[in-house]
Amino acid sequence: MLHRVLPSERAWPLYDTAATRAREQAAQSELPPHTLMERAGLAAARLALATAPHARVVWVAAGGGNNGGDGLIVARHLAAAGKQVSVGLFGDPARLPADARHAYDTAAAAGVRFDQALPDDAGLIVDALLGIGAQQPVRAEMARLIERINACGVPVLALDLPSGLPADTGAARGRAVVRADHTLSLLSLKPGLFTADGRDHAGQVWFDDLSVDAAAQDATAILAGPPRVALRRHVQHKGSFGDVLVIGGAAGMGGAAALAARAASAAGAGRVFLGRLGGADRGFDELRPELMLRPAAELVQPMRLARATVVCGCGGGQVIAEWLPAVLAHAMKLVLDADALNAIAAAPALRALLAGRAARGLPSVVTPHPLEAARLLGSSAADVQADRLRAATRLAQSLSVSVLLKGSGTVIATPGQQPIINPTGNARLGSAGSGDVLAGWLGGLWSAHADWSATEAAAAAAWLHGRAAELGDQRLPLAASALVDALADALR
Ligand SMILES: NC(=O)C1=CN([C@@H]2O[C@H](COP(=O)(O)OP(=O)(O)OC[C@H]3O[C@@H](n4cnc5c(N)ncnc54)[C@H](O)[C@@H]3O)[C@@H](O)[C@H]2O)[C@@H](O)CC1
Ligand SMILES: Nc1ncnc2c1ncn2[C@@H]1O[C@H](COP(=O)(O)OP(=O)(O)O)[C@@H](O)[C@H]1O
Ligand SMILES: [K+]
Repeated sequence: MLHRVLPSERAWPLYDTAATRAREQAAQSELPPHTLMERAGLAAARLALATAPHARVVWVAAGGGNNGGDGLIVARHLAAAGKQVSVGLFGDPARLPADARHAYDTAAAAGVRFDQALPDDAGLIVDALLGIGAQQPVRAEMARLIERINACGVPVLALDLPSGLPADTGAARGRAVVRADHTLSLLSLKPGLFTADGRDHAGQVWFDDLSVDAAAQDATAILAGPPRVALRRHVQHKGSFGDVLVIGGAAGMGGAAALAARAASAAGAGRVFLGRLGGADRGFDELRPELMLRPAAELVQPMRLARATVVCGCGGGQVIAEWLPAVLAHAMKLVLDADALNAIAAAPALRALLAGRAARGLPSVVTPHPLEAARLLGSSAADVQADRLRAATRLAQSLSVSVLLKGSGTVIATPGQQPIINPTGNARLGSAGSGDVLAGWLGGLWSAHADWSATEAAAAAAWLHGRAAELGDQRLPLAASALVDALADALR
């Protein structure tokens, strides 16, 4: 059955190349020969007709593997539906794998035309060059072909993956990768469609399971769905939704902590205290007078920390390092962002304190962007981006915390659990302060939902934060302060 995957309405299991191949083999062994590929080709032909109904001339770019086989079946169906179809076969017919060879024979027998030239009047290109078989950067000749497809301006429907996109990581890293308008993922959804460069290359993502049931426990990762945000019960009161303490905002960076505090309040924390490091605070926030401004020293007290969800580090500067030992030792639930992460990366003693929290039953979430994650991992931002799932998972294990690795396709990893990829959000969030809002928002949600684990809180926060950016005028950037208001809309 065909599903539209985005905008996100439910969770989906994701399978990397190895897990997909295992499922494919299991299914193949129970089905008559060529069945899966026939199902794949038919599903793709139907989607082509639905998404490009007016395209008269269709060019199928087919590679020399089974992805090309899918394309050959699409060509046969579209020709039968009255389209003017030609197939550019970029592979030796004599060396096609068995399923693709069968697809070639049936397409040829049905009179499908073969021509490597892209027709001038093509109204649709079906990209069937490479699927999960492309583990290396594509060879030069195919790279040129991909560049031509990307430059020609004709709508592209990619089969299984945009050709050249690494299925497991979505990291294009300068590779030639097809930029599709639509991608139909077959048999399984692959993580690479949803993180790193995946979103920009996949376009609208569709999924057909080819009528093969999935075992979610075998999944490589989970694509998050909307969180279950409970309605408040009548007997609940501000004490039920907990205290959030926001510690950050060194001199000149007070806004970062204020954004976090406002977001924590918007997320539903019972009370939010803002302890700025940049000076003694006793006033109030004119925009959110419900926030309580206190000198940080008043908040960073063992008894207070032990009863609160603490959001620490937004605009913290170097001075945050002085406050971290107490925060790490006592905070009941802890969200660490920005300069708190940089301080921990630079100080093994702080790192040990953080890593020791789990054994004391104190949950923590760290919310690094790729460079902050790299500092904690002792690697580079490019290395983190090359395999975001792996980087987040490694960091979670090494610190015994939940990691929320920011960026397109935010990854949430917790030791011993399947990693989660967040499908919401877009580059409207690429503006200063949206990370501070996320940290505060996460703290506020986690405080208000006493029964949520760190993973649940992080996944819910990322999903809603991204959804907020999907609401409203998509041409306009979203300023962090406007994001706080948009988050309340996303909750509805
Ligand atoms: N066998 C089946 O029944 C099914 C197969 N499916 C399709 O089969 C695909 C996997 O097929 P394959 O395993 O044959 O792999 P692919 O077709 O994805 O890739 C293999 C082909 O790409 C070429 N190639 C590999 N690396 C390259 C590189 N770096 N530069 C240039 N060319 C390169 C190989 O020479 C070979 O021709 C899936 O992605 C999916 O589209 C689906 O239809 C599901 C069912
Ligand atoms: N292109 C994008 N797609 C999805 N989310 C994005 C994109 N750009 C930024 N974001 C999100 O915006 C936030 C930015 O956080 P961060 O990098 O810490 O910024 P800052 O420090 O300015 O607050 C993160 O939640 C990140 O995932
Ligand atoms: K493809």
